[in-house]
This record gives sequence, structure tokens and C-alpha cells, in this order.
Amino acid sequence: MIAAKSGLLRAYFHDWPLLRVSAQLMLGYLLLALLSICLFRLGNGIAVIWFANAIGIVALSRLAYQRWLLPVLALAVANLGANLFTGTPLSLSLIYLLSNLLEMLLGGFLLRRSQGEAGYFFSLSGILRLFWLGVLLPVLAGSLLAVVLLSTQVTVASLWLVLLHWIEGSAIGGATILPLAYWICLYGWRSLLGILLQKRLFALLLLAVAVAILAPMALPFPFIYMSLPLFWIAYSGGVPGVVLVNMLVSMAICVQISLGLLLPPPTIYTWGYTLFYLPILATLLPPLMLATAMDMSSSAVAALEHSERRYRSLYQHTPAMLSSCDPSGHIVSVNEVWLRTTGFHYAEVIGQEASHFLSSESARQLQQEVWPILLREGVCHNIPQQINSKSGGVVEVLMTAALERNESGSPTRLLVVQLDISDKVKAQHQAYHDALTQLPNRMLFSDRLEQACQQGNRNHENFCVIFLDLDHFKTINDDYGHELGDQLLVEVSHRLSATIRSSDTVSRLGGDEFVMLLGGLAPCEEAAQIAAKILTAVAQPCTLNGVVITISVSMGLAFYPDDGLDSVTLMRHADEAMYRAKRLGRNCFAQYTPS
Ligand SMILES: Nc1nc2c(ncn2[C@@H]2O[C@H](COP(=O)(O)OP(=O)(O)OP(=O)(O)O)[C@@H](O)[C@H]2O)c(=O)[nH]1
Repeated sequence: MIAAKSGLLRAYFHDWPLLRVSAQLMLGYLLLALLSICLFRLGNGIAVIWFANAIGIVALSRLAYQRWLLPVLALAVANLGANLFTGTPLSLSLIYLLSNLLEMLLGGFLLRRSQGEAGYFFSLSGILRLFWLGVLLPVLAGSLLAVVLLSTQVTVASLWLVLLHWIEGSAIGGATILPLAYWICLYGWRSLLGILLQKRLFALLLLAVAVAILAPMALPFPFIYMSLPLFWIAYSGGVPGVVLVNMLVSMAICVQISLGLLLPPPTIYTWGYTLFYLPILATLLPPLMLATAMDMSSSAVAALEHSERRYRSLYQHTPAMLSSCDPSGHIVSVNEVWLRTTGFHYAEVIGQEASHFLSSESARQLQQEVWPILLREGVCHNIPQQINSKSGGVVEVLMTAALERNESGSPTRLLVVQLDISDKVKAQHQAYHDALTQLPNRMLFSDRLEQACQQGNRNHENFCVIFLDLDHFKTINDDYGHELGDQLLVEVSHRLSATIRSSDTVSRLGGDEFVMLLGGLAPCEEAAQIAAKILTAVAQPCTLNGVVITISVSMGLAFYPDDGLDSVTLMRHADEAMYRAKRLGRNCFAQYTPS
């Protein structure tokens, strides 16, 4: 057990960083304590402005409790040494030692427990907490202990003065050194010097010290003038500037007091002298509060700017078309992708109605269908739209939109995301349409025919399938070339489309073969009329490349349900009927008849 303990102690005293810190602490404490005692002894000081304890409090608050022993010993040695060295009797020195140690232990413990760390400098409540836990509470405890220990040696009246002077001297010393020591512990000397250089604060620091020295000699109410440069530094240098200048200015004031240049005003109460020190605190603390508030607001502004920049970058570089509109539907912003996709310039878009850029069908849909959904639900998802691009093309998009409302529930802004699906739509179109004529291809036609069969079965509806094959198309190719043959196929496709209703389908199966699906048609006079109309339309001469060409078509008709109940049968029977028309001499139609 003893061996283990001695091993622990050995390890403790071999902790070189801790030894170094303790030695630095002892030296720093000794110098500050000697400075305080000497300034007090020099002249007219009313209370000892005690700077030293603050560095002990800061150091202890930054160390784990199990590492406190060595630094506390170092602080005790420095405290006792400073008092004995300056001729303080041993009994008094021991009382001071115990009281100061209590201050430092309590301050270190309270600050360590509160774990405020950097947060002390980022809010007014943080600064106040730093003073309360690191300065005022420890000072109250230390001064009370001193008074209790001194009670056997001095009169009650003197005890009251000791209490007041201890509190004010330690509070001013702590308020001066503690923020600076804490700041340096957190960010380091170099950082402090870097900020001073970067913000060009040296001239202001000199000015502040000069005013602190000259004002008491030359001006009435000198603290007013002293505080002006401090506020200036708070404004331009923030917390680091103020913690440094506060230390310099308070020391300059102490020197003034010690030299008798700053005298207490006449007062009828003994304790009234205490008020002599209050202006020092009143001069030093407000600039620190201002600096904290300035740093808070500038870091809040910086955070806001940062998030604004991120938002902007996200807005501009997101791979979707983004736009927003005011409640009247006018565009207030669009991103790069929106402009690039549509080809418009920013100035051509901003302030325009969003529907101005949509196809007439999409504009109608936005007004009549989408807007009511947005008003009701606040969002809408994946609405297909067509945007008219500047070059005259159409951009197919899927729109998702969200409506922002103010606190009273009125719409304030519409945020719109549009995904360009033109390529997808194009690929889909290509998969289901004939490349030459752009008519539905065999796949799409089969699908529609399948649906027509199902619907016909469900609703007992009739329809007609017409198989068409151009007559002697090969000779057109042979006589005028393949290219002109292509043009003729396109012309025929237009004519066929023009003869049917929009609900019907005409498809090119390949070569010179076409097929039609005409809804609601039964074998009757009307079907024959339509077939005759198609024959006439195709047979009209057309001029292609200056050549007048006449072509005819042979057609086979099959009816649902009479000639087949499924798509394959209907197609086969229409094809058979077409061949019958060919056999009948072409340029005619034939209805399927079972052989
Ligand atoms: N220009 C062009 N010709 C095509 C295309 N696809 C097929 N053809 C040609 O169209 C012709 C179709 O001929 P067929 O239907 O067999 O015979 P036809 O000359 O029309 O004679 P009938 O059908 O018996 O009246 C062939 O010469 C094919 O080479 C195409 O995409 N463009």
C-alpha cells in the first residue's frame, strides 16, 4: 500500500509538464503578489489590489483534481514567500496564506465544475458567470476567512475595514487578471498577439494607457476619459483587446494611486473610501461586456453569412431547376440550372409570371389544378409540366413545389423544384414511336389494342382494326429513290392521322404497312364511309421534291368483337382482309370474312 502510494507520488513528481506549469505559476504568482504589495506599500493605497490569485484560479480550473497538489504547493510557497519577503509577520502571512488558498481552491473548483470554458466569452451571461464563480464568490469566502482568523488580533471596526478592503482589492485584481489569464489559457499568447497585430490595436493600447496615466493628473472625473479608449478597443478589438487593455489600465491606475496622483475624495464615513475603488470596476467591466456583445453579434453575423453562402451555393449548384415565386405567381428568383436549361437571361425572367414560361396546357393545369392543391396541402409532387425554352423547344419537367406561409397563414412564397426529364421523355417517345413518321410503333399499338380489347370486353364496346399496306410502294423507291419514298411515307402518315379522331390511333408497323384502331365502330355503313375516306385521302396526288406522286393503299378491316376477341386474332384477321383487298385489285378495302 505504502509502496503503491510512493510510486504514485514518484510518478506525480515525474510529470514534467505539471512541474513546468507549477514552476511558472509560482514565479508568476510571486511577481504579481510582490507587485501588489509594493504598490500598496509605496503610497496612498487604501486596499491591496491583489492580482495574483486570478492566475492560480485559472490554472487550477484547467487541471484535473488529482493534479492539483503540486500547483497548489507552488502557489502556497509563492504567497508565503511574497509576504515574508516584504516583511509581513509570520502569523499574518499564514492568515493571508490560508485565506488566499481558500480563494484559489474555491475559484478553481467552481470554474472547473461549471465547465464554461470558451463559452464564458461568447455571451453576457458567460462573462457574468466567470466573474461570479471565478472572482466574487471566492473573494467573499477568502475575505470572510481572513476576517475570522484576524478577529483575535484586531478590533471589530478594523475587521469591517479589512473585509471591505479585501473584497474590493481582490475583486479589482481578479476582474483585471482573470479574463486575460483565461483567454491566454484557451487560445495562447501567440493568438493574442496575432489579433492585436491583425486589428492594429497597439496604438489604441498605448492611447488607453496614456489616458489612464494623464487623465488623473490633468482632468476632473478622469475615469470618464479612461473608459473612452477602452470602449473604442471593445468596438474594434473585441474581447482579446479588452482583456489585455484592462490589465494594463488597471495597473496604471494602481500605480497612480500608489504615487498619490489619484486621491480619494473627502468623505465623512471611513468606509466611504471604499467607493474610491468602485470607478475602477465601473471603468473596466462595461467595455468587456460590450466586447463580448460585439463578438457575439459578429460571430452570429458570420454564422448567418456562412449559412447564407452555403444556401446560395446549394441553390445555384444543385442539379435541379430551382425557382421561387411571390404569391401572385411572379418569379422572384431562379438558379443557374433553370437559366441554362431554358436559355433565358436572368433579367428576362425575374418579375415575369411563372405561367408565361409554360406551355398553354401546363399553364392551365397550374392555375386550375396545381394551385388549389398547393393552397390546400402546402405541397405538390412530381407534376409533369412543359416549359417553353427561349429557342422555341420544349423542356419536359417534373415539378415539385412547396408553399411558404407567414404566421397568419397567408402564402408568402412558392418554392419550386423542376427536374428536367426531357431526355427521359424523349427516350420513352423513341421507344414507342416510329423514328420516320413519329407515329406510334408496333409496341405502342399492341398495347393500345390490348387495352381496347379489355375495355371492349368490360363495357361491351365495338371497335375496328384496319390494316393498311401501300400499293406498289417498291416502285416509288425504285423510281424516285429511297429518300423520296421516306417523304411519301411521312406524307401518308399525316393524311392518315388527319382522317381519324384524336381518340383513335394510327401506327406504322414498318415498311409501307400501317394499322389503325378506330373506337366505337361496328361493321356498318359508317365504317365503310371512313374506309372510303381514307382511300380518297391517300390517293390524292402529292408533290415531293417537285415530283407529283400518286399512291394508293389496300386495307383490311376486322371488327371487335365479331372478328376476334383478342389483339392477335384481330391483327391477323385484318391482315388477311388486307391481302384480300390486294387480290381484289388494290386501292380498295375488304372486311374480314371467315374462309
Ligand atoms: N423508302 C422506304 N422504303 C421502305 C422502308 N421500309 C421498307 N421499304 C420498302 O417498301 C417496299 C415494300 O414493298 P412491298 O410492300 O413488299 O411491296 P409493294 O411494292 O408495296 O407491293 P404491294 O404491297 O404488293 O402492293 C420494299 O421495297 C421495302 O424495301 C422505309 O422505311 N423507307
